[in-house]
Amino acid sequence: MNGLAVICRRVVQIYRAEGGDVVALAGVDLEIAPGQKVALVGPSGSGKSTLVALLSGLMRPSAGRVQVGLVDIGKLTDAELARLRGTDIGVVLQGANRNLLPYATLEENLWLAQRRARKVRPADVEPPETIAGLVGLLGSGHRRILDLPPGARQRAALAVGLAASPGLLLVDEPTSQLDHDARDEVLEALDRVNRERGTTIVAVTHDPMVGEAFGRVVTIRDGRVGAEGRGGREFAVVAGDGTVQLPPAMLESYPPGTLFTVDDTDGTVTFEAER
Ligand SMILES: Nc1ncnc2c1ncn2[C@@H]1O[C@H](COP(=O)(O)OP(=O)(O)OP(=O)(O)O)[C@@H](O)[C@H]1O
Repeated sequence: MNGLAVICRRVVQIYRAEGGDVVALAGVDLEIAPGQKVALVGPSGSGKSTLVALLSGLMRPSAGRVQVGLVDIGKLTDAELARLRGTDIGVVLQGANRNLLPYATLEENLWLAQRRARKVRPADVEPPETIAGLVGLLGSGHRRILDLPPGARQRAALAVGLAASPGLLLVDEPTSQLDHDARDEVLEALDRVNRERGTTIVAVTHDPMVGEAFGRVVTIRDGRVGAEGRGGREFAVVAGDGTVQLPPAMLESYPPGTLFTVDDTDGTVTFEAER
């Protein structure tokens, strides 16, 4: 299917935990166009996995709106969310093995991953061999997963995520623990999928090479969109409530509570701190 757009508006996610509630997302505003590739980066605990879990329909937001294609994730029933995950949205968890049955062949893994799509929209289901070819594993369909080298196994995991020809592919750390060549092959596979199928791709990553290859890098900081990089340039981002985050390094000089006057002259915005 064609690439799906993603829209997040003031998304809040609160986990109920024994020691007290945890605000994992504190108002995320984000738009991703159909067919775009976006790398999600940010410090540990900033909320990246939570955002991806919401996009994948694993849970509904505590507040705000998460929309994938024309679907409002917050309004779906559990059964509808499950249907979406096996069809329109493909998910590749961190660590290739978590996505794969090791003793089964690649083709069997793909066939299993297509089960739901075969029921819901059989016309869109492609032969496992075609999917394997898309990630550079043409001719490896008969091989057992445990006989594949790590790089090929990671691409097999991508193939499983793509098995139902989703419009949105969510990938957690696609290049971690791979050597240079294997990483390049994974990035090439993602690029091919994106170019040939128009699949929208969102990858959580700590690998700067993924950000570079994707071109759009969204930094999640403290449960919000903290900054964005496009084509190598770094931008601050205005959130839905009008706030803009300062780069963390500036916080030492301008701690919370610092007063600024703000001036906008012909598109040049100047902040002057009150000393
Ligand atoms: N099931 C949960 N119950 C309670 N708190 C949680 C749960 N899952 C995540 N959190 C908390 O929510 C916040 C965001 O976590 P999240 O895993 O989304 O961050 P992350 O950016 O993906 O981190 P990492 O890069 O380490 O995977 C953290 O404070 C985390 O401890």
